[in-house]
Amino acid sequence: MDLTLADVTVARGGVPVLEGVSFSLAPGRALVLRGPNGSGKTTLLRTVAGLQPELSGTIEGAGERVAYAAHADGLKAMLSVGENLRFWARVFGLSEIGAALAAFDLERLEDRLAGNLSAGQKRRLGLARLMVTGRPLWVLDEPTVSLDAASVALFADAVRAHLGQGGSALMATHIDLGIPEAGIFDVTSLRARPRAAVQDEAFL
Ligand SMILES: Nc1ncnc2c1ncn2[C@@H]1O[C@H](COP(=O)(O)OP(=O)(O)OP(=O)(O)O)[C@@H](O)[C@H]1O
Repeated sequence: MDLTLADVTVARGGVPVLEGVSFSLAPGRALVLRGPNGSGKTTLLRTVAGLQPELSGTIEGAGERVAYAAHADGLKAMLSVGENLRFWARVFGLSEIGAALAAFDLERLEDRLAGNLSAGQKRRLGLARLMVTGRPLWVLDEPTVSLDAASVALFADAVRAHLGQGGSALMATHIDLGIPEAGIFDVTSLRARPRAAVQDEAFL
């Protein structure tokens, strides 16, 4: 099933940020959002992930198909790496975490408390979590922040494997992941024009 956005407007605090967003993302493909800081990439990803409603337009093929990963990764600090993954696997009706541990080089850290991980290790755990959801559409906000070059390569491999299994990925990232299947969607020209009246309302 494709993810399809048709003429979508997304907003923060009631203020339109992007207007007229239309694209399709097919199984096996990745799409990278580009645009300057503050242009609305995070807002668009959160909307596709169902964390906030679109102002107008239609989004199809998202909902229960989405696994979302962003800055606030919701890891449980008092659980170990393995316990975190098993917890999330159970939430999604799965049990196998071995592949996720291996893909993000977390095997040696399996028994460490998530709260004691470095920033990059936390990010690897947050990304490994995607693999235990079994969900086909990965929605990723700056997934490579805090990752060293080796971990970026692991992440790119995991995305490629996911695409190879018929999954898809929509992500905002400023770096080139070297994924030939990835298209680019630049949001710059879709930035909503400031509307003074609406903006005033949003800050009341
Ligand atoms: N709670 C909020 N209320 C009103 N405006 C907000 C709120 N949160 C963010 N914004 C504004 O919405 C706009 C879009 O922000 P967003 O985080 O989607 O951009 P981005 O493209 O992801 O940026 P970056 O590349 O810096 O991560 C920005 O101008 C931001 O200041």
